[in-house]
Amino acid sequence: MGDLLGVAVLGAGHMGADHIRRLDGVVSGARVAAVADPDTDRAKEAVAGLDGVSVHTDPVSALAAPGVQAVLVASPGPAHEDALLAAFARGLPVLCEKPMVPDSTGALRVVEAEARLGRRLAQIGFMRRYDAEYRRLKSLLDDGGLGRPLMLHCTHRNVSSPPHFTSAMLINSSVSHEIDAARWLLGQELTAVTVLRPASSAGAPEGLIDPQFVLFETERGALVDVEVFVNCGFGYQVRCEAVCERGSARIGDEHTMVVTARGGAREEVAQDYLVRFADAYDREVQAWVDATRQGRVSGPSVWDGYAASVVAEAGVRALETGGRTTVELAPRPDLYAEVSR
Ligand SMILES: NC(=O)c1ccc[n+]([C@@H]2O[C@H](COP(=O)([O-])OP(=O)(O)OC[C@H]3O[C@@H](n4cnc5c(N)ncnc54)[C@H](O)[C@@H]3O)[C@@H](O)[C@H]2O)c1
Ligand SMILES: O[C@H]1[C@H](O)[C@@H](O)[C@H](O)[C@@H](O)[C@H]1O
Repeated sequence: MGDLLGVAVLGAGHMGADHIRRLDGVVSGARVAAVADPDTDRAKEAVAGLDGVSVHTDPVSALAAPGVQAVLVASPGPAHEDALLAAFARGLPVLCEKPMVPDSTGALRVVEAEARLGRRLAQIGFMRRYDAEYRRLKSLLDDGGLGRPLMLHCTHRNVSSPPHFTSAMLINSSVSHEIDAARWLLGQELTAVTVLRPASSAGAPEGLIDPQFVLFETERGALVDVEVFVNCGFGYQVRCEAVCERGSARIGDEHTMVVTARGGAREEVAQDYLVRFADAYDREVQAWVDATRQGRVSGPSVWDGYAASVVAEAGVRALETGGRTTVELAPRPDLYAEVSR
């Protein structure tokens, strides 16, 4: 146990429990040392059968628990700022689920706190950067053979949304992934956003604006459109097509088992992000553990998390006003490269 990175997991819900399973049984080099969740039963259930894990209701006491050397934050977005600042205060490396901090003022406080430390401590959980298909698309675009990317057409569908989901969360929780992926794939900041509202689906909960059609502009004139539909009822579908000057490339078409029977063929469609992005989460957490054990920090940065929050906030304003909303980022501290790779 001594050589393994001791991780405190904050939040033992859907994502936290899956990360606990992953740290314990999938990735190498780490172990769960502590877990914190105000819901003690949930925390205990998530670590049932694991040895040497202390269970806490208070995240700060989990960070101070024996054997804790790093932190994985999987509590709801509004709790992330306190968790990140508490980890920074103890010099603990962090992997923080998206959205880093949903409100941009809080996100900027996290940027400033890490910049004051003068070294990176946090990796943000934009796991699509670790997905094999997204990585192939990124290499193709970087290679330049198709010419300059002009547009990205993105689809982001969930079978259903959790009960607490709001119209703003379609943008600041769901589309936060496309915001990060677009910045990363194109190597450009997003500069303006417009949100259109098709008639809401009868399958969406009362009052939820679902689906939405989000259009981003970038600093060098590309356009990124996103259909986000979180109560589509039929599958977890994430697609992205890059249209370039000399060709196009599309990822996310289902490549899965095709079952033929009774004169027809049926292709399975993932129902959940834990299935569609299983490999990406595994690679993301393994990369974090490896880098942390080597004293490095890699992957999406706190600046990427901040930029995503500012763009998403502009998107929520655009949804509310119906107008085109521009994005204003604070000056970027020297600690951060433009859009981290
Ligand atoms: N990367 C992805 O694809 C992905 C997928 C799902 C969720 N997420 C993110 O993971 C985070 C958690 O989402 P979820 O779906 O697991 O939510 P969830 O509601 O299932 O679980 C959250 C848990 O955190 C606990 N909690 C609340 N406040 C806390 C605090 N201050 N400290 C510690 N625990 C606290 C809750 O009791 C709950 O058990 C969110 O930021 C979400 O956006 C990311
Ligand atoms: O928190 C989840 C998660 O980030 C998923 O990857 C996304 O598809 C959902 O829309 C979002 O609600």
